[in-house]
Amino acid sequence: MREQAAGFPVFLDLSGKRCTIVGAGKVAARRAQELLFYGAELVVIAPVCDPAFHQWATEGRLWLEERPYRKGDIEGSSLVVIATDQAELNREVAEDARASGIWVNAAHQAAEGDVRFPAVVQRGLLQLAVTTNGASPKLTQLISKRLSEQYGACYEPYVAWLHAFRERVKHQVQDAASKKELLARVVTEDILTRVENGEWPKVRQELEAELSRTVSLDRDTMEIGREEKGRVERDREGRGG
Ligand SMILES: C[C@@]1(CC(=O)O)c2cc3[nH]c(cc4nc(cc5[nH]c(cc(n2)[C@H]1CCC(=O)O)[C@@](C)(CC(=O)O)[C@@H]5CCC(=O)O)C(CC(=O)O)=C4CCC(=O)O)c(CCC(=O)O)c3CC(=O)O
Ligand SMILES: NC(=O)C1=CN([C@@H]2O[C@H](COP(=O)(O)OP(=O)(O)OC[C@H]3O[C@@H](n4cnc5c(N)ncnc54)[C@H](O)[C@@H]3O)[C@@H](O)[C@H]2O)C=CC1
Repeated sequence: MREQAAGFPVFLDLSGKRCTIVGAGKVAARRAQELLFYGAELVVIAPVCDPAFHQWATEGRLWLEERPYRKGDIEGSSLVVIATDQAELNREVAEDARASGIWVNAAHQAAEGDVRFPAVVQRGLLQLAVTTNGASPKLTQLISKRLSEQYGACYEPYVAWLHAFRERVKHQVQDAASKKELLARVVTEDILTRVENGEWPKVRQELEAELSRTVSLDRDTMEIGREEKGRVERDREGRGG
């Protein structure tokens, strides 16, 4: 048998996608929080539910079915998360999902699923995701903690600004070489060090003064857009920073 393969990393847009979690214990609650954060349309099926699920269901954030799993429950889902404590059932759900061509995450055994959940450091548009593909979730946790210290909340406004700046450059600058030069000017080792030292507001002023001769950088359109702002606020709520 071949060893557990490392996965192909992707970042999925889950908004409006139906995801189903079978099981509603502690692990399921962690999975649910993640999936809700990323905008999934969530269905949860389990006879016994962690109190958090009742609250989310009351708030209309997910659909809760308080009963055992039945065949057919997962039809129409893009992703199925298996998080029950019943080994036989876990296998059955995985088989059902496979037969229907649905992606599976198996909380009980990495190799039984085809999607692994990483640990994520979320800094607005910057995401750092870590996994060991089941080798050691504890190592994943430790590395993720280190990354969250190195790449702090100071990155959020910087990356949001980079996004707005890049959009402006793409629209206003035609010459490919100038475009590349401008985009490289705002991402340097020196800038990163200063951002990490909390100097982003000052760096931003300096960059805008320097670059406004080439690109029109009016303040309104350089502010982060409403959608991104919403996401950043959710980040703060969901992840404490
Ligand atoms: C395969 C995977 C599921 C998947 O595919 O999604 C999986 C599987 C299992 N985890 C187990 C145990 C633990 N998991 C954690 C923590 C996390 N586990 C997470 C992901 C994953 N865990 C996926 C692979 C990720 C990878 O390898 O990188 C994280 C990253 C994300 C999250 O869960 O939200 C989150 C850290 C996030 C953070 O804190 O930031 C801790 C630490 C702790 O709780 O202190 C322990 C106890 C210590 C230990 O066992 O190492 C067990 C044994 C269960 C049993 O004994 O019954 C299994 C089953 C198996 O062995 O496969
Ligand atoms: N990925 C990870 O980080 C970790 C994974 N695990 C694994 O995750 C699994 C779940 O662990 P916990 O959440 O702690 O368990 P738990 O005991 O808190 O919850 C089990 C859930 O399964 C549900 N369930 C039982 N029979 C069912 C049925 N017929 N249909 C639908 N749901 C049913 C229960 O109602 C309950 O909601 C275990 O297999 C465990 O080995 C455990 C720790 C960490």
